[in-house]
Amino acid sequence: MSLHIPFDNSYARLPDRLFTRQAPVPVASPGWIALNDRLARDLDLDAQALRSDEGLRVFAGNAVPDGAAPLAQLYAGHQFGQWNPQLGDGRAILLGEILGPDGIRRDIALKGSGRTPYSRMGDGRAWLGPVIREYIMSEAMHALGVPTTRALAAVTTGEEVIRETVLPGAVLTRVAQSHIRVGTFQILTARGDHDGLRALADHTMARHYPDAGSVPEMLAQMVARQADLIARWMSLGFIHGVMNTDNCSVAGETIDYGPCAFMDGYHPGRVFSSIDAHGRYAYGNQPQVALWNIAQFATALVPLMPNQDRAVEDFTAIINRFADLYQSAWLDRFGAKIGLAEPTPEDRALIEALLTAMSAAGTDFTNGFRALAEDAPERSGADADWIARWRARGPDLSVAAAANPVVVPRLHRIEATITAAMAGDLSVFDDMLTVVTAPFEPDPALAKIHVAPPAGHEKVDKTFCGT
Ligand SMILES: Nc1ncnc2c1ncn2[C@@H]1O[C@H](COP(=O)(O)OP(=O)(O)OP(=O)(O)O)[C@@H](O)[C@H]1O
Repeated sequence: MSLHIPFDNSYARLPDRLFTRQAPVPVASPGWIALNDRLARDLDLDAQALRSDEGLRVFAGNAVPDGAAPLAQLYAGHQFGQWNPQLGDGRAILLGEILGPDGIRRDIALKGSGRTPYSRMGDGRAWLGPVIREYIMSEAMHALGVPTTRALAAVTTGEEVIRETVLPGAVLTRVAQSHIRVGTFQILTARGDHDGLRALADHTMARHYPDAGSVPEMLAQMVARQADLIARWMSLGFIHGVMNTDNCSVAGETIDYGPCAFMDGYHPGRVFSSIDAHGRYAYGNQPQVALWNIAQFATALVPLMPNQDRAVEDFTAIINRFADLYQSAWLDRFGAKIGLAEPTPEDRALIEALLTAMSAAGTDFTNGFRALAEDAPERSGADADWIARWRARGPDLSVAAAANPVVVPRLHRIEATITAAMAGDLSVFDDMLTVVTAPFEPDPALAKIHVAPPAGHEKVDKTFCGT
């Protein structure tokens, strides 16, 4: 093969009960949706070679590149709080890992690439809609400065996928610092596989927490990463929607863009996911859920410690730091959003008063905060008293401009993009991607339709795991 990807597959060297070797299942007739040239270049991959017919076959799962060690990873997880003792990649294949020029090791994985031993009743496939959604959402999140998995490529399969209706199939190529989830640890602990657990912990520390040196320190650093990550989500009005422990990356990246959404009108109780009946993963619950997931991670790590009673005590103290770390990250993020580079604890009340006003007025989250950067605070839903207090605090509008994007990928625009793609028109996708990957300074002509909140008939109130 002329297409060269310099794989170095460390996960495939772990005990083989952590995965099943499995090649992607070929598809009928691959076609391009997108190749992420910029990401390819950042990873030191030859974008031109990837854009070839050979690249298309690789991204469709019809060819396995030299050096790949394709496998499906095993994991378990708590889904909506309920323990599921075995999940695993039911429609994903890790092709292998590469070391980037930045020294960071990354997975290259296909999603929607056919059945695996962990597919249960599923067909192992994805349809075009969720592939487009994950591509746009994850690339936008990256551009917004949020740690996230990335999209390297998306292709159609030329095959039909049966959901509630017949839909076109697609495969996403996802790049992640790893696909190690809290659930990857949980399954080994639940099975009493302490050797496997030790091997996974050593691998994870070497890969994601190289300066940790010990399991408690890894946990402490994981707590800090999650606190920062969730504060970033909150500051953008992002609702993940399915924060199960199998969707919680130990590396601290946002992973699984199934039912996620950026809020239009602000409300702390906002839920989009059609299956989140009780609002477990509502916007305002995300910090508590992250903490809950971290507690499951800590529980899974306990068998690694020589004195388990002591470990529970130590781990509890470590986990309890989350609240302060999160509050401080939240204050930094939201302080910046109102133009304060160095917010003080007293500024919290000012921010909260604004959020209360925004919630009462149903202000669009993105546009309401952006209005501050544009010195039009009245458009945020704030009253004259708040505006006077804010001005008296001396906000720096350039700080607010750097913290408040002009555009985020709004659900109704993603829906429009999917509808156009289904009709064979990818220009809407290309334009949307251009806009949301320059979220602070988008092309004004292209951005126009992305800035406007949905008109009544365009409103999308629910998301579906979609698969
Ligand atoms: N169509 C499908 N066929 C087989 N397995 C599936 C299918 N859809 C989902 N699954 C499996 O169901 C579980 C839960 O799905 P979930 O939507 O959280 O994951 P996902 O979106 O497929 O993958 P990821 O979390 O890697 O983004 C996972 O184990 C997933 O592999």
